[in-house]
Amino acid sequence: MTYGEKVAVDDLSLRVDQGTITAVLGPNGAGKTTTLETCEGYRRPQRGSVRVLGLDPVRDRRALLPRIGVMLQSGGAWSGVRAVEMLRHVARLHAHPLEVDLLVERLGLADCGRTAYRRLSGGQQQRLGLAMALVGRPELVFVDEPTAGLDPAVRRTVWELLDELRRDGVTVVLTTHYMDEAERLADLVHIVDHGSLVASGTPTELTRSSTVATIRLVVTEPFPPSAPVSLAAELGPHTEVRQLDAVSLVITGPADHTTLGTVSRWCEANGVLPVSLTLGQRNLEDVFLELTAPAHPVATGQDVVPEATA
Ligand SMILES: Nc1ncnc2c1ncn2[C@@H]1O[C@H](COP(=O)(O)OP(=O)(O)OP(=O)(O)O)[C@@H](O)[C@H]1O
Repeated sequence: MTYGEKVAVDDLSLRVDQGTITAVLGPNGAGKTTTLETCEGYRRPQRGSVRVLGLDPVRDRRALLPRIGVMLQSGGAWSGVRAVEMLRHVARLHAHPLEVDLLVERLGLADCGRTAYRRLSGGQQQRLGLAMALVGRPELVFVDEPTAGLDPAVRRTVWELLDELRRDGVTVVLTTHYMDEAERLADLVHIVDHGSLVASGTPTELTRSSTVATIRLVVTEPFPPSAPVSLAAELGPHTEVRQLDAVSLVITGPADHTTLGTVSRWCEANGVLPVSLTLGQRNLEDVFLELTAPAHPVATGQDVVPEATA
């Protein structure tokens, strides 16, 4: 898919199994929304083909619409319409809708049910968007960043709802920037970058590694600029050091006492006081950052530490 000269999605091939939750992950601009919109029939692919429930999303749109639910990243309702009116309207378009009042209760929309869409808070608009996607009892739902901007309690409610849908045999395709959400919910994860697929697998497959661990070091004062390179030099060639922010580093390397001991000694030698030093297996966020263009420099033990100048 291209927008003028811009290639948004290129040679992306992925499959979604019925009754599962599939997460499509990727950095901003990676092509996730374009991919979903192509599956939803809003965009016609310039090359390749898309089949959704065996149908062509553009040509067979009429047949497909009653069977799928779509939650857009934003919008989807008229600005002046009251929240519950909008939901009732969508429900009437379907043959066997869910009970609107139950859905309103479940998603905490009762208090703002009479509020015009444009006056709803961002989180309330999100919840209404999700309710509109689900009210028709779809076989397949596409949810674009379903919990972006939601408070932690509502996020959990949404997770429970998506879990229940899967238990009922509904297929869910979601995009998210929350790696914990993907790890918690998804049967299968596809990581997309620059419009192409860079990895696919279950969260366990993607994070599995018995010998490689992640050590997170958080300190009291900002690190000096040379910290990643200097620490990587101490740790040796099989280790990577990535600075996450001014006071945190992530070290990927052998899960053993030597690595931990070296980090601890480096802190002492460099006058750095740790707030926390934790060892854990790699999580999906670590894998995501490794696979997609790193926002922060990565140092390895092979990098040379610049000599200090007086
Ligand atoms: N209507 C459009 N016109 C021109 N370029 C577009 C349009 N929509 C998307 N793009 C471009 O296509 C690329 C992919 O965008 P897309 O919205 O699919 O990414 P995304 O992975 O969903 O990003 P985000 O996580 O920020 O929502 C981006 O470079 C974006 O700037």
